[in-house]
Amino acid sequence: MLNDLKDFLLNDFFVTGDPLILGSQVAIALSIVAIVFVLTYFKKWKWLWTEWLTTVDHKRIGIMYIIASLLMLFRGGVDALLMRVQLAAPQLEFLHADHYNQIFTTHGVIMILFMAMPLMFGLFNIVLPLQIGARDVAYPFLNALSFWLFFWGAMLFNVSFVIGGSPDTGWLAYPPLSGLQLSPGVGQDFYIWGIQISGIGSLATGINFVATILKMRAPGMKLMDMPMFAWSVLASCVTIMFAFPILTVTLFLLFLDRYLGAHFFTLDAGGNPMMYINLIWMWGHPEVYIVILPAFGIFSEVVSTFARKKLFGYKSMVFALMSISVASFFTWAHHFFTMGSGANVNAFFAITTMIIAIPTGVKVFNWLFTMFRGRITFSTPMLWTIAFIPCFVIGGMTGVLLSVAPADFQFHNSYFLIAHFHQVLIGGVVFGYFAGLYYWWPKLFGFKLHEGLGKWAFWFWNIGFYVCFMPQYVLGLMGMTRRFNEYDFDMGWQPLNIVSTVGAFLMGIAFIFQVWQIAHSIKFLKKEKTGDAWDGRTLEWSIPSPPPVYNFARLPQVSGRDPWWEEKQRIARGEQPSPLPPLEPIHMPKNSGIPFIMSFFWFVAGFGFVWDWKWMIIPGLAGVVICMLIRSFSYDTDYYISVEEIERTEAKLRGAY
Ligand code: HEA
Ligand code: HEM
Ligand SMILES: [Cu+2]
Repeated sequence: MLNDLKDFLLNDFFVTGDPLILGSQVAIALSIVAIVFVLTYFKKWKWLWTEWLTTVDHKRIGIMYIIASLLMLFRGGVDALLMRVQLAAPQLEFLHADHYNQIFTTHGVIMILFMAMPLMFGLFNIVLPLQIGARDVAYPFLNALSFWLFFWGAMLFNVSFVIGGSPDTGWLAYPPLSGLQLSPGVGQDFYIWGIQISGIGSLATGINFVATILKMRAPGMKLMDMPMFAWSVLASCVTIMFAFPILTVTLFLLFLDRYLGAHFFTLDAGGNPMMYINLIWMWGHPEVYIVILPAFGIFSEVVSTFARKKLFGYKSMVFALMSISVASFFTWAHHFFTMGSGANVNAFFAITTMIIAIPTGVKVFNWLFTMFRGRITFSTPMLWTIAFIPCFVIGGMTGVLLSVAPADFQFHNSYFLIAHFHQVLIGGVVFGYFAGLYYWWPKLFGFKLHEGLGKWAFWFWNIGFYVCFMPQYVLGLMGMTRRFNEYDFDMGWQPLNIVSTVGAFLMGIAFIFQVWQIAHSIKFLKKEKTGDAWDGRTLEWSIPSPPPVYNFARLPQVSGRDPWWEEKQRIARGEQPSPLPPLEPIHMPKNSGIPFIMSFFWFVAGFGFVWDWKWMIIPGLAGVVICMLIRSFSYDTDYYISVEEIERTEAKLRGAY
C-alpha cells in the first residue's frame, strides 16, 4: 500500500527527472517560501485579504490582472528562449522531443490565454469605466469572480509543470492526438480544466463590459461620443460573447471523450476529429481579433493625444472595428485549407479572409492622417504606436499571402506561418498593450515610468523582434516546419536560426530593461501631480491620479467627443468652467471574499477531475454551490459614501496638487 503510494507519487504525481525542470521547480518553491515569509514577517496577510483578494474595485482588479499577465509573460518568454536555444544548432541535445512538445504547447497557451487576455482585461478594467465616466463596471461582484476564475484556471494550468506533467499537443490540442488513447497522461486534462475555468471568467468579463458600455455611460454620452478605446472594448467583448461559448462546449466535448469514453472526436464509433478542428477554430480565429481590436483602440487614443489632434475618421474607425468583429466569424477555415474541404469552400474562406484587410487598412490610414501635420511628441506610448504601424502592416500582409488558399499548401505549418502570427501578435498585440500600459500607468499609480529606460526597452524589443522573426519567413520558404525540435545540418537552416535566436535574446534583454524601469521609477518616485499626465482628451484625465475609490465625485455631464479636451479649450479661451452640480452620497458595492473562495473551489474540483478523484471533485463542486447559495442570500452587499466623506477625500486629493 505504502509502496503503491510512493510509486504513484514518484512516477505519476510529481514531475521528476530532467535537471532543467528540477531547477525551475526549486526556483518556484523558493519563491513561494519567500513570498509567504515576507507576508508573515511584515504582517501583511490581513492587508492582502481585505485590500486585494476581496476587492471589487475595478482599478484594483485591473492591477491584479496586469501583475498576473506580466508574470505569465515572463514564463512564456522563458519557454520561448528555451525553444530558440534548442533550434540554434542542428541536432542539439538540449530539449528532447517530448520536452519540446510540452514547451511550445505551454508557451502558446500561456502567451495567448494567460498573458494577452489578462493584460487586455487589466486595461479594460482600469480604463473603461474611467473613460465613460462611470463609478465601476455594471457587475462589480461578477468582475471579481471573473478575475479569480482566470487566476485559479491559470494556476491549474501552470501546476501541471510540477504535478502530473505539462500538456504537449499544441496550443489547440487537436484530437485524435489529444484523445485518451494517444495522450493518456494528465497533462491534457490540466489543459482542459485550466482553460475551461479561466474561459468562463473571460466570457463573464465580456458580458460585463458590454453591459457597462451600454448602461453605465456618463449622462449625455452618446455611443457615437465614446472614446475609440471604448468602442474597441465593445467590439472585442461582443466577439467574446459569441466566441467563448464555442470554446466552452468544445472543451466540454473533449472532456466527455476523455473522461466518459464518448466518441465526439474519435475516428471510430461515429465521431470525427474534423468536427473539433472546425469548432476550435470557430473560437480560435475570433480569439486573435479579440486580442488585437483593443490594441487598435489604444493606438487611436495615443495617436490623437500625442499628435494633439482629433482622431481622423471617427465614424469609419467605429465601422471598421465592428465589421472586423463580425467578419472574424466567417474566416475560421483558413486555418485548414490543406485538410480537404475542397476548392469551393477554400475559395469562400480565402475571400472572407482577404476582406478583413480592408477595414484594417482603413484604420492604418486613419492613424496616419491623424498624425499628419500634428505636433507630435515622441514619448514612450507614442513610440510604441509608431513602431507598431510598419510591423503590423508587414505581418498583416503576410497574413493575406497565407489566405491565398493554393499558396497556403506551401506555407501551412511552416516557419512562414510562425513569423506571420508572431508579427501580428508581438508587433500588434504586445506593442499595443505596452503603449496602453505606458500611457495609462500614471493614471493608475500616480507617477510616470522612467522614459530613458523605457526607450532602451523599446529599441531592444523592436530590433530584437525583426532580428528574430524576419529570418523565419525565409526559413519557412526554405521548408523549415513548425513544431520540430531538431533538423538536419544538410538543410542549411542553421545560420538563419542562429540569427533568430540572437533576436529572441535581445527581446529577453528588453524585458529586463522593463523590469528595471519599473523598479527604478518606483524607487525615485516622481509624483505626477496634475492627474492629466499627457494633456489628455478623455474623461479619465479629468480626475486625480490614482483616482479615489468612487472615481468621479460628480458624474460628468458630456456633450460631444473628447469632453475633457473641450473643457480645457473652453477654459483656455477664458470661458467659465462648466458649473458643478451639488455632491450626493455615492452608492458603492461592498468587498466580498466569495469570488476568491468560489474560484478556489473550482480549482479543487478541476484538480479532482484531472486525477479522477471523486473525493476531491465532490467537495470542490459542493463548495462552489455553497458559495452561490451564500451569495444569493446575502443582502448586505452595498453601502453609501457620505457627502462629508467625499468632500474630505476630494480636499485631500486636490490639496495634494
Ligand atoms: C493578433 C493576431 C492575428 C491577427 C491580427 C491576424 C491577422 C490576419 N491573419 Fe493570422 N494568424 C494568427 C494571428 C493573427 N492573424 C495566428 C495565431 C495564426 C496561427 C495559429 C496556428 O496555426 O497556431 C494565424 C494564421 C493565419 C492563417 C492560417 C495559415 C495556415 O495555417 O496555413 C491565415 C490564412 O489565411 C491568416 C491570415 C490572416 C489575415 C489575412 C489577417 C488580416 O487580419 C490582416 C489584415 C491587415 C493587413 C493586410 C495590413 C494593413 C492593411 C493595409 C495597409 C491595407 C492594404 C492591404 C491590402 C489591400 C492587402 N492567419
Ligand atoms: C518574445 C518573443 C517570442 C519568441 C522568441 C517566441 C518563439 C516561439 C517559438 C520558438 C515557437 C515554437 C515554434 C515551433 O517549433 O513550432 C512559438 C510558438 C508559438 N508562439 Fe511564440 N514566441 C514569442 C512570443 C509570443 C507571443 C507574445 C505570443 C502570443 C501573444 C506567442 C504565441 C505563440 C503561439 C500561439 C505559438 C504556437 C504554439 C503551438 O505550435 O502550439 N509567442 N513561439
Ligand atoms: Cu485565423
